[in-house]
Amino acid sequence: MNRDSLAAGHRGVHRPRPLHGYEVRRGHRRPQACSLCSVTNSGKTTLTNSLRKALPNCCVIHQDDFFKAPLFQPQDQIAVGEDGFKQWDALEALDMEAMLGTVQAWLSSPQKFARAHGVKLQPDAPDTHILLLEGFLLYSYRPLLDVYSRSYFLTVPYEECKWRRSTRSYPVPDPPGLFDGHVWPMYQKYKREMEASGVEVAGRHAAPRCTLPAGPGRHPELAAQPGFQSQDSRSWASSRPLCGCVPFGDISKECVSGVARCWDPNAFVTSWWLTE
Ligand SMILES: Nc1ncnc2c1ncn2[C@@H]1O[C@H](COP(=O)(O)OP(=O)(O)O)[C@@H](O)[C@H]1O
Ligand SMILES: NC(=O)c1ccc[n+]([C@@H]2O[C@H](COP(=O)(O)O)[C@@H](O)[C@H]2O)c1
Repeated sequence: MNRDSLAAGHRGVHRPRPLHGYEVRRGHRRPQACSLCSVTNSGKTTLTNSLRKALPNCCVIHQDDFFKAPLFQPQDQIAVGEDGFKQWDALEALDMEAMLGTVQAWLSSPQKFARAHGVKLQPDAPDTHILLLEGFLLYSYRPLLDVYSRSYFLTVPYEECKWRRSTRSYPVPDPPGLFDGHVWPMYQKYKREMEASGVEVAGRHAAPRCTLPAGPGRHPELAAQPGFQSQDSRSWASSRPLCGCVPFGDISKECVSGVARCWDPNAFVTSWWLTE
């Protein structure tokens, strides 16, 4: 997504067209695999579900489905690391070969894949096929990098992420201290590697200058926790692009509310097509 075109749309210069903006791109027939990658609990699944409904002939692959830990089975294959935690947030926790195989199945026949996964093909867009890949480690597995037509990296501030994570249930519950001891450090490690390897992500634009509420924002309860540190929100507020990340929603709105609540799936979809 082109951050400028989103912002311009809000100012009315290039007003984002509603979904019929898709018509603009009608001649475009190449299957598109689009990757949405971001830290845990940043809203990937929520956004993907909106996009899936809005886009024609759209299939979705969730990276979470490839954890080496079959659902409802007591045994998993996740090792304990030096940080003392099971390494759920390491690439090795995921069967990436199986994920690649699934992506290749879509690439070899998007129609067949769609039918097999119950995606109803739209008669008015018979040759348009879109795959959304969503996950927290999509840019750390090289064989997939060539597959993406467009890549997005979304960010969310540390305290918001930690708060959302604390309200989330996974098939394996988080042990105490997992977020600060494993989840967030691993996110930072992979993000640094992504930045160093020069993965191309869309939206290399600085957000408008703004300030987030000081300290823990709307989550003062977090500040009371031992070891709490406000981390990402400072770089967020300094309007420095984090490795060309797409800021999470309309940053000015976020500054007012102090929380990322403003993804506009229509603007996202439209700008995708318009900037293609
Ligand atoms: N734009 C948003 N603003 C505020 N909360 C959101 C937003 N998108 C998602 N959430 C909330 O964040 C939590 C995680 O969302 P989810 O889509 O499951 O994230 P992810 O797939 O990145 O882990 C959920 O409680 C969801 O309701
Ligand atoms: N789905 C599972 O079986 C499972 C189990 C334990 C942890 N997790 C967590 O899932 C997270 C990634 O998924 P989300 O980006 O959807 O939050 C990782 O941070 C990992 O710690 C998932």
